[in-house]
Amino acid sequence: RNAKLVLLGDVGTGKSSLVLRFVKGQFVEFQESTIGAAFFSQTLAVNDETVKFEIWDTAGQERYHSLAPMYYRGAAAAIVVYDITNAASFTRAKKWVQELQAQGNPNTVMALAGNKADMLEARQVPVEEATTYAQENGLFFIETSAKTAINVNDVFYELGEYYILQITLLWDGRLLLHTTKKFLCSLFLLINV
Ligand SMILES: Nc1nc2c(ncn2[C@@H]2O[C@H](COP(=O)(O)OP(=O)(O)OP(=O)(O)O)[C@@H](O)[C@H]2O)c(=O)[nH]1
Repeated sequence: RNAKLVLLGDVGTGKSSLVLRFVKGQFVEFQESTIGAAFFSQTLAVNDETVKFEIWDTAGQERYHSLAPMYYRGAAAAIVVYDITNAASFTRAKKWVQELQAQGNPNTVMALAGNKADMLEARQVPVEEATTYAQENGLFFIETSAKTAINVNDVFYELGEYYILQITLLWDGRLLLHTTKKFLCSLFLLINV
C-alpha cells in the first residue's frame, strides 16, 4: 500500500533530520537547508500490512511556501514539525495545521512532532500546551529527537497504523454498501415476481 506523506514546518525545525533518521538511521549535525523539496521512500511493516511511504520533505524557508500545496494535496499523512526550543516555530506549526485543515485533503492523517527533545534545558514550548493544542485539533502528538532517535520511528508507525485503519474502514464501508445494494435488488426482484 503506497501512502504519500508530507513534512511541513518552519525552517530548521529538523524535518530533513527526522526523515534521514527514519530512512537511513543517520543524523547530521550540520544538515543543509532544503531547497524546494526532497523525496524519499521507506517501507514499514504495520501489523499484518506493509506501507510504502512516499515522503516529501518540504523546505521551511518562507520563499518556498507557495510550493507546499503541491506536496500536501492528496497526501495520506502529514507531519507538522516544530522545534521545542523555539516558540515561533510552534506558532508556525499551528499555521500549517490551519492551512492543511482548510485546503488539504480531509482524509489526511496528521501528526504534530515537537522535535529536538534532547535539548530540554532550552525548552520554550511546554509539553502541556502542545498536548492540549493537539487534542483540540485531533492530531497525534509526540516529542521527538532526530539526534537521539527518540520517538522518530513511532511517528511514522502511528501514521501508518491510522492509514491502514482508515483504508480498512473505507473498504468495509464499500463492502457493506455493495452487500446492501445486492440485498435490496434481490428483495425488489422477489416482490415483483
Ligand atoms: N539537537 C538537535 N538538533 C537537531 C535535531 N534535529 C535537527 N537538528 C539540527 O537542526 C538543524 C536543522 O535541521 P534540518 O533537518 O535541516 O531542519 P529542516 O526543518 O529540514 O530545515 P529546512 O530544510 O531549512 O526547512 C541541523 O543543524 C540539525 O542537525 C534534533 O532532534 N536535536
